[in-house]
Parts: sequence; structure tokens; C-alpha cells
Amino acid sequence: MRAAGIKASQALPETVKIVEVGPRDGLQNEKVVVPTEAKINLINMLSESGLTVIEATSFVSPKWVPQMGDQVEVMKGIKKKPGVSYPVLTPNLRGFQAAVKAGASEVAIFGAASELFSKKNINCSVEESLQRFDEVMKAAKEAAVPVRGYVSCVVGCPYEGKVAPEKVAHVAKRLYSMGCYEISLGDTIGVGTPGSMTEMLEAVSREVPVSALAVHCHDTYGQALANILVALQMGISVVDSSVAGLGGCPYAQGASGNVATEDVVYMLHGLGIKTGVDLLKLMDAGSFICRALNRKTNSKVAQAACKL
Ligand SMILES: CC(C)(COP(=O)([O-])OP(=O)([O-])OC[C@H]1O[C@@H](n2cnc3c(N)ncnc32)[C@H](O)[C@@H]1OP(=O)([O-])[O-])[C@@H](O)C(=O)NCCC(=O)NCCSC(=O)C[C@@](C)(O)CC(=O)[O-]
Repeated sequence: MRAAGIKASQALPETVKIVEVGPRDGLQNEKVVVPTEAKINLINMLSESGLTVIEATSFVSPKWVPQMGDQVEVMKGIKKKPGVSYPVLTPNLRGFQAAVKAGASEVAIFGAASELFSKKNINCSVEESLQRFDEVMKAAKEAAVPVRGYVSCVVGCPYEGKVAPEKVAHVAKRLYSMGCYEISLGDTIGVGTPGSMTEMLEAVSREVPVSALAVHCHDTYGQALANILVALQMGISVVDSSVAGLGGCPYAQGASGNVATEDVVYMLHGLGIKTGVDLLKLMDAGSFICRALNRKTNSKVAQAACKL
């Protein structure tokens, strides 16, 4: 049953797929080195909560992102639940080959709509990154490994400021044309508003079918849920989020974590949208990782539930 008050013109999807990015996007930016065992436990608990996609780790240089240096142990240690996929980030062919060797059956490549961010994050221009991704795509096609594509800085960049929607649409189109089955649009520093998100999504959806788009919102300015709602109203039905609101990008200083998965699930269920996620089990996973990190949850829902 749909929530009362939603007009037909704002038709919302019946179901939403949540892509849980906490074990990767969340933990890559933590100052405390998270023990591998805790990462494995977190992923196993998330698997039991009903999530169907859990981004597990990334096959990037340990010199660049030390927190992801145990990627092989994580991939080998987790209990893979049937029906759940565990994609990993791969910035280049070397990362792709290592990921497949470690048992990954799905990967993600990650580009940006901003030149300076691309340089800081993966040490190459946007065009060079697309050439590297082309190599990954060719290898992935041969190995029948599905590839997701990210575009970072879709509304704002920590180094360049406002990003033009046309630039986002260009990179999204290139990734989609290469064969990415889904394009996740990242508001990396959480500066988007329903206004700027709408403008950007309109531009991107002229180049890539809405059914192949996802949104990936950080909550720095507290706009993430509003931005997600706007995306849902435009027909997008895939949302990235991070348990306990963990996260940030090591190459986007000051950006806060992703929107908390608990808060997204609470909002979606309140709208009558199915996610398949058990909120209580999800909150248990959030409590577990917050204890391991000795930090408080960023999820408003988890905070409120603790006080009840
Ligand atoms: C892409 C590179 C590797 C280029 O790094 P580079 O320095 O240009 O590459 P290189 O080929 O010169 O290699 C440098 C060193 O890295 C090694 N290397 C090379 N490739 C690999 C690999 N795959 N795995 C492990 N090691 C690797 C390579 O062997 C060498 O080792 P050395 O000789 O110095 O000992 C580097 O810039 C990098 O690892 N960057 C990681 C950036 C990252 O992980 N950022 C966070 C994820 S993106 C994000 O969070 C945004 C997102 C997705 O969430 C969406 C959003 O919010 O917007």
C-alpha cells in the first residue's frame, strides 16, 4: 500500500534495491584500522539483514587507501549468501584481475565528472580513466563479470566547486556505452539539494535510461534523504547507502558519510516501498560496527530507536 498524499504525478517505485556500501565506502575513510575479522563479521551480518547487494572492499593500491589493504582476506573470509552479490571496486586491469582471483563475481569502476577530483582520486584525467576502464570492461566481458560504473562529484567537487550537469551526463553515457549495467551518481561531498539533483538527473536521463541509474548521496549538508526522494520521483529505484552512515572519500576532505541505510530503509518503508530489508537486523549490524570503531552511529533512526 502506498502512503497517502503521494500524487500520481509523483509515482514512486514499488520496490527499491539498496546497494550497501558501508564495508567499502564506509570503512575506507576510518582513521582506526578496522580488524579484518570485524569487516567480515559486518558483511556477514549485513547479508543476514535481507540486503541483496553489499559492496565488500576495493582492489586499489594499499599505499593510496590503506584501510582496504586486506581485500583478499575479506573476500576469502566472508560467507557468501546465495542471492546476495558482493561487488568490489577495481580502478584498473590489475585491480580487476586481483579481484577475480580473490573470488569477486561483480566489480565496479569509478570515474568522476571533475578533472581535479579524478586526478586526486585515481591519479589520471577523466579521459585517461575511461581508457583504463575500457580495458577492465573488455576483461570483464570475457570473464562474464558484470560491471557497475560510478560517477563522482555529480553536483559539486571539493576542488572545482559546482559541476555542470552536462559533464556528468557525458561520463555517465560513456560508462553506460562501455557496458556498465548500472551507473551510480555520486554526490561525493554531499552538497546537492533537490534543486541541483533534479537538474543533474534530468541531464543524465537524456543520455542513460532511468532504469540503469542509481543515486549515491553523502549527507554532509543533511540533504541526502530529500535528494533520494527526488530521484525516486524521477523513476530511479536503486539507492546506495551505508550502514550507520559510515563513510566518506579519502580524496574529498570534509565530506561526511553516506546517507545511513537505516534511515533510507525507514523512509522507504514509510512510503510503502519494499526493500526486503529487516530494519532490526540492519540496526544490529550498525551497532556492531560502531562498537568495533568506538564511535556513535550517524543514523538518526538508530539513534532514535536506542532512546525508545
Ligand atoms: C588507481 C591507482 C592504483 C593509480 O595509482 P597510480 O600511482 O597512478 O598508479 P601506478 O600504476 O603508477 O601504481 C602506483 C602503485 O600502485 C600499485 N597499484 C596499481 N594499481 C593497483 C591495484 N589495482 N591494486 C594494488 N596496487 C596497485 C602499483 O603497483 C604501484 O606500486 P609501487 O610500485 O609504488 O609499489 C591509485 O590512484 C589508487 O589506488 N587510487 C584509489 C582511490 C580510491 O580508492 N578512492 C576511494 C574510492 S572512490 C570513492 O570513494 C567515490 C565513490 C565510488 O564512493 C562514489 C562517490 O562517493 O562519489
